[in-house]
Amino acid sequence: MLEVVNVSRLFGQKAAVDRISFAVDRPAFVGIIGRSGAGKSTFLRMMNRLTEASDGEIRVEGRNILTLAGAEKRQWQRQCAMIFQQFNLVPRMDVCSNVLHGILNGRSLAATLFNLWSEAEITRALEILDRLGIAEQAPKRAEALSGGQQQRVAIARALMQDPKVILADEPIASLDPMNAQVVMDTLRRIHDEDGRMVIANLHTLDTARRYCDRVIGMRDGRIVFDGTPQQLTTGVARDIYGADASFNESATSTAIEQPDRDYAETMLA
Ligand SMILES: Nc1ncnc2c1ncn2[C@@H]1O[C@H](COP(=O)(O)OP(=O)(O)OP(=O)(O)O)[C@@H](O)[C@H]1O
Repeated sequence: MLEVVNVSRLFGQKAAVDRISFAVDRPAFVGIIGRSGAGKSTFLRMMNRLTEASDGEIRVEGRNILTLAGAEKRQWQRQCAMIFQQFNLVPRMDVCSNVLHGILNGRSLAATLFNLWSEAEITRALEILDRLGIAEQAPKRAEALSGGQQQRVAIARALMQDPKVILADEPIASLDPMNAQVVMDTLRRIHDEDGRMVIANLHTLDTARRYCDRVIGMRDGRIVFDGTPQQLTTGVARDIYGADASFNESATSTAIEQPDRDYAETMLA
């Protein structure tokens, strides 16, 4: 379904992504992990053509999506929706309109300028919000919602595009552990129920192990691990993160930490 062949992206002399190759033969839930600057975001942005690749091919069902132009490129961008760490909603706009913005890319200029949505489109947006458990938030301004709710609105906006692939760039990095779990559960459910491929950049190992079918580890623009969550041992993780023997997994965990009682007592005294 997806073949990435020798894909690179240079910024000046520096290769942010350096000749990476991998193939996925079914719409799997793929996690990409690695320390900051490893090239994870650059890869996702090349997938949906927000950033141009310097070299290589990304074939989706046999077609190299890196060479698409004009209407074909826009059509591909509709098929691979993106979700960002900071949600990228329009804060002062209501939730339902934010979701409808998922289909802006495929509409006429007049329809866009005058915010003309058909009844069928509005019904679909509300159905998607209902599916994600946030239908009652539809008339509220996006900025009035919690981070976890805002990220679910962003997922609803992505679903409005009816994408084949969802690209999630650090989708839970701004969320507390409970909201992070709700958002990851939502992405996994969409994958399981709809058969949409998900590729998520993740910064926590436990999340990658728990939700992904396949994990790709990047370091300095290269792929240094490609395997199952079970194969992602502490030793492998240490290698991906370029850490020494003192590497502590909890530093890359979303688990809710027990407060330090002595510290708490000192603060309360
Ligand atoms: N537009 C740009 N211009 C110059 N350098 C860039 C640009 N975008 C990314 N880079 C560089 O490319 C490298 C990879 O960045 P990228 O954001 O893809 O890493 P990442 O693994 O997603 O890290 P993070 O988790 O911090 O976003 C970094 O060294 C970064 O500074």
